[in-house]
Amino acid sequence: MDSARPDHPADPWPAPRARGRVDAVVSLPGSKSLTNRALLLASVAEGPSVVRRALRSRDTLLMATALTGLGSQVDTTGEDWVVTPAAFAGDTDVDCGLAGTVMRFVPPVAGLSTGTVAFDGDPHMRNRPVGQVLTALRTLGVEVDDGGRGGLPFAVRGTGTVPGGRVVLDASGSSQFVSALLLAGARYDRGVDLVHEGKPVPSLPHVEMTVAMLREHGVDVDDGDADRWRVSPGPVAAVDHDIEPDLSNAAPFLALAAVSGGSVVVRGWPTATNQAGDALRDILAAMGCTVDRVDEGLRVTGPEPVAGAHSGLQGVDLDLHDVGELAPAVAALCAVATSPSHLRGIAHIRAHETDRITALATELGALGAEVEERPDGLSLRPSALHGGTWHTYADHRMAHAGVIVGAAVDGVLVEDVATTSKTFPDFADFWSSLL
Ligand SMILES: O=C(O)C1=C[C@@H](OP(=O)(O)O)[C@@H](O)[C@H](O)C1
Ligand SMILES: C=C(OP(=O)(O)O)C(=O)O
Repeated sequence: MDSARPDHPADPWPAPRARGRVDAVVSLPGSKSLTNRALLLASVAEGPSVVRRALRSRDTLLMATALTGLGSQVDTTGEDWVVTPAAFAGDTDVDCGLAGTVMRFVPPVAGLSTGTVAFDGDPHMRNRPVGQVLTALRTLGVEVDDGGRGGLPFAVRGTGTVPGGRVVLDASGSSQFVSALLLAGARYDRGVDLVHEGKPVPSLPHVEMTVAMLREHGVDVDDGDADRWRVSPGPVAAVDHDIEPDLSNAAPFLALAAVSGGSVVVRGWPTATNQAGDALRDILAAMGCTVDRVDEGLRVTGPEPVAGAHSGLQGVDLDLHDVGELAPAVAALCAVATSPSHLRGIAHIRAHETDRITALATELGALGAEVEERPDGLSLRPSALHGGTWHTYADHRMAHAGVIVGAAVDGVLVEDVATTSKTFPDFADFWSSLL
């Protein structure tokens, strides 16, 4: 295949090596998490709205298609997507692909439809947890038929209204269980009074993002008590959203500066945000990078590479419980660092697109990394890495980790780099243009 064609990169794809410092200024596509929340809220709102600079990627097109199937009009032809809500009615199928946001966020609004909504997805999606959401929906008065599986495939049999009320669930597996019920809650007759019981909820910035966006839509949310969220019943105002660049997808680009000793600016980095990727500022600073704001956005300058090592980065000891989606990129950086690292608090990422802890330990180990897999994380020691094939397990962030290692190590071949299309259009082509 022709590696120059963005939609058909060679497979496996020779990851470009950074030879010398990489200096670049990049504009990145919009946030998946913000785009999919904006689309969903627009679909249950009182009137039409615009999602400006929406991310156009597999996950967001799956969300748009799901909402269209329920009855909304979602015009995705331009850069700004126009959503015109309508009462949800009629039977429809929803393809969740490998998008957690589609599998968790759409069933609660499907309960508002007057039809049967059948959900399925990619083969691996059947292993990703959603049972807590389905059980909670039953408690709130929604009929769900999952054949006792507790996961995909399942069907929501909507009656047009949902009683709502109090529900207790264990969201230690994914913050998306909480976000899912909050996003729909205002449209339930009694709203939602949600209590989490169990080990701590991961990825809390994503719940804060949900609460902030609901409030922007005029929804009353009480999050004053730990592990409890109350959404009052009421209308969801139509609001236009400007989608911020995806800061988690900034990780590989900032990593280029970090490993090469160069300087990368990400344009339009917000000064205040709920995106998990904002934590990269502190993480990269802890690894020895200089992080500052410049007129165009956020600039990261990597430390001078150390002779005989893969970079000049320092190892880190980090709890990534709140920002688990950054773990693959951070682990890749730790693998090329000059001192040991410990990444902790991320047991839940075993239920992401793949078991990311095992996948990272396997792939880094295969390239010569001294890596230890632990139940909730990874430990890495500096080692001489070599080339080889990096498997991605249909996981966009495993592909990002592979290209980061490939920027610092000769001969890394990334298998199925096209899996990055989940959240980033034409990633391989864009990446190559910087190296
Ligand atoms: O709500 C969201 O948009 C997300 C929440 C997080 O999920 P988990 O809580 O399952 O980690 C995050 O990792 C995922 O990429 C996106
Ligand atoms: C966990 C992730 O995705 P999802 O929204 O499918 O859960 C991710 O993007 O890292």
